[in-house]
Amino acid sequence: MTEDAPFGPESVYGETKLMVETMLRWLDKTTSLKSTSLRYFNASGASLDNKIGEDWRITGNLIPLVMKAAVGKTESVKIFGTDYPTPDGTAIRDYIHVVDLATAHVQALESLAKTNQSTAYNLGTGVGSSVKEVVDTAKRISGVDFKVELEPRRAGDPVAIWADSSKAQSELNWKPQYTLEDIVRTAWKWHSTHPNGYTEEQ
Ligand SMILES: O=c1ccn([C@@H]2O[C@H](COP(=O)(O)OP(=O)(O)O[C@H]3O[C@H](CO)[C@@H](O)[C@H](O)[C@H]3O)[C@@H](O)[C@H]2O)c(=O)[nH]1
Repeated sequence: MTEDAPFGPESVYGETKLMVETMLRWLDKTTSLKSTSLRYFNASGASLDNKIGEDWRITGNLIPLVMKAAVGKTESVKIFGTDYPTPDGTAIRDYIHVVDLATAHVQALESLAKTNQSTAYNLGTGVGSSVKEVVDTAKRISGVDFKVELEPRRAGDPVAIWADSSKAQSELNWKPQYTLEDIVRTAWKWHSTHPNGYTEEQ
């Protein structure tokens, strides 16, 4: 997916992101405020120093849910949809490590300071991974064979999305460094050392 793909939000959250971009475009047109919109694909993973991770009381996102199952905080992981037209039947997403996203922010700010031009960038790795691949990677890295339940498709879920981030790569000189393996490895390290999230440290 490139930056100029047609907009078609499929959730309230997606609609709010589009509204913000629309407001930024108006501000660009009618004021001197310039902006860069960074369009994250599936932000995931934990910081490399193991200090910052995903501590959600409630989440619908796959990677923290898989981690909760691997540490034994939940009984199982549900796979939503096994009949998609993909190689293994499960949906495909572009998981991008939070450290790669952080780097992109710095480079985008530096670039905006130089160009003073509003723009938008897709931030993804360009590599799609299926739900099953995420689950299998988490089982292998954690060494825990947690229970998996096969469920019907989740309403509003697209079959496959991954980023074409060549614009960010060429204009910001940004290149994602981390793979799904790194994402799961850092997430597992954080979750296995913080099974109760940040609670113990507060
Ligand atoms: O328990 C789960 C949770 C998710 N999935 C699947 O895993 C994939 C990834 O799901 P998720 O982590 O929820 O991400 P997306 O659905 O791709 O949602 C992304 O994009 C949405 C719309 O912008 C945002 O709301 C989310 O925060 C953002 O992570 C999807 O195919 C889901 O159907 C499962 O099979 N089981």
